[in-house]
Amino acid sequence: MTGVSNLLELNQVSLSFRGVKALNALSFSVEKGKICALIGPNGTGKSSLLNVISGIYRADAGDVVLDGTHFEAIKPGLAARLGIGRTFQHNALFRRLTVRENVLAGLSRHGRATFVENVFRFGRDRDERRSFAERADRIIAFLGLEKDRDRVVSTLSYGTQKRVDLARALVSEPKLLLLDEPMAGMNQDEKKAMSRIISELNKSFGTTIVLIEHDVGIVLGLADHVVVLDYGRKVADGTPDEVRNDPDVIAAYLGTVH
Ligand SMILES: Nc1ncnc2c1ncn2[C@@H]1O[C@H](COP(=O)(O)OP(=O)(O)OP(=O)(O)O)[C@@H](O)[C@H]1O
Repeated sequence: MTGVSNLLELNQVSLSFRGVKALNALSFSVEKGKICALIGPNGTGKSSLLNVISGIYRADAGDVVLDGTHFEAIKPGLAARLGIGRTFQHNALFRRLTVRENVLAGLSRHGRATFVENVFRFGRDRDERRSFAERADRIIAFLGLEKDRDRVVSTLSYGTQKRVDLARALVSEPKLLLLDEPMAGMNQDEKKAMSRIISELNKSFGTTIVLIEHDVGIVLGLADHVVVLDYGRKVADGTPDEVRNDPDVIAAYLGTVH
């Protein structure tokens, strides 16, 4: 039976690409309001898993339970309406649009007006446009992007673009936020700043977060719960302390990281 405290459950989820098992009967759950980190070597199925949860891939077997409702397959539009937001490993921003226009684009699946009407501020629903614009500005302020609000995204630093991508995902007020390597390519200071932002948004909005990150030191300091994958299978699943001290994880993955 589904525990009410779990926002997300994966039951025996499998996914293959031409015979390669990207996910192999994977099961774990994520409690409401918690930060869960997925770690594991390259090519172990972490991004594929986020793609299954957000409806980009359809699992070959198993199911996803979101807030007590079972899904064999979720389509991306439905995922957005169900309150699943996500960022991508290589951000999915409109490089020629401004920060604000990109953040507004994050609301395109959530209103009556079309994406173009929202971004370019014309069309049928003036009240909706006003409330979306206010939401976008609140998130822009929360992420410290006010001074860049009207700048074109391609002119911004990589770290700032990552924050814009996060703002675009956050503006729809998702209950589950999937972050695919939000700190990739950042230096240690930028990673610490992004880690603080993620922790703060989790506390301020109560958003449940599943994130992929390779920097184990950052992950163990940020997450409430860590799932370790290897070749599409779960190797370990527990609190940072449990995972840090798991002999299988130390042998297979963590090595001498402290
Ligand atoms: N669209 C696809 N077509 C074919 N094979 C794929 C596809 N997506 C993923 N794979 C394969 O599935 C396996 C898991 O890949 P995935 O990208 O999910 O791993 P990952 O843990 O996210 O890796 P990384 O840390 O490098 O991003 C790999 O063998 C990969 O080559």
